[in-house]
Amino acid sequence: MTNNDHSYRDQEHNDGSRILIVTAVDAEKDAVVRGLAGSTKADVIAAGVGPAYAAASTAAALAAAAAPYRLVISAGIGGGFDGTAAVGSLVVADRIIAADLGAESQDGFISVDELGFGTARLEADSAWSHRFYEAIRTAGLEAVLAPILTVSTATGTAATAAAHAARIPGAAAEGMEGYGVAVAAQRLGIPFTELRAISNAVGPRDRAAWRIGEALASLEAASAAILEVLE
Ligand SMILES: O=C(O)c1cccc(C(=O)CC[C@H]2O[C@@H](n3cnc4c(=O)[nH]cnc43)[C@H](O)[C@@H]2O)c1
Repeated sequence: MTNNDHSYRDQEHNDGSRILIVTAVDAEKDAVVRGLAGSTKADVIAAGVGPAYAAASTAAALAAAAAPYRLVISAGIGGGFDGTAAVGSLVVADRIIAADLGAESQDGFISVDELGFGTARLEADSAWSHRFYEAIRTAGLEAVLAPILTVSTATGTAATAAAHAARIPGAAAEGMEGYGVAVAAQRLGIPFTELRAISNAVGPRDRAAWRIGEALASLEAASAAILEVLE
């Protein structure tokens, strides 16, 4: 885990007007921090990869805060679904869905909702998500407002990509942290959303084709764009 000094150092000055942005790795955190250009409106932490680190680190940061955050954003690079979110574009969540949380059966996947164990589908804060989407578009960046999936195993086959797309129509992106961040925020009654900059297509694994630099540049530009909404 790579929590950022900036975040914890500044929490004592949190007067309740700040937001918490949670990335997975330092490269994503650095891109967000560059975009925010020294703004005091956000604390940024790198929580680690996957929903468990994301949830635990978010909960710890929220619990350690001197005053409640007004919003939590899960942010980072992600996979984009074919025809919905191209490499270099951005996806703002309207819903965050734990796509592989459930049970396999001979008849297919059974979600936790169907199993009766709560829900894998969380609504992102509509007002914040719309504001961020508009600000990103106004900045001239390509973006969609759509469901973002959280997976514990990054999709690596056409079959899994097709199964996810069929089960969650309109899904535009997948990452590995959004649902964990969202559950932690929801538990404390804090609004949440997710922002993904697309580095690769969801589908057959081809790590060499990931455009991480391009996605991090988009993440930086989107962070600069949303600054206007925060100030
Ligand atoms: O190698 C690097 O320089 C580097 C820089 C920034 C991020 C990374 C990662 O590998 C981060 C892993 C992170 O990325 C998300 N992600 C990206 N594409 C997908 C995908 O197709 N399916 C699921 N997750 C994806 C994920 O949230 C991971 O935390 C490397």
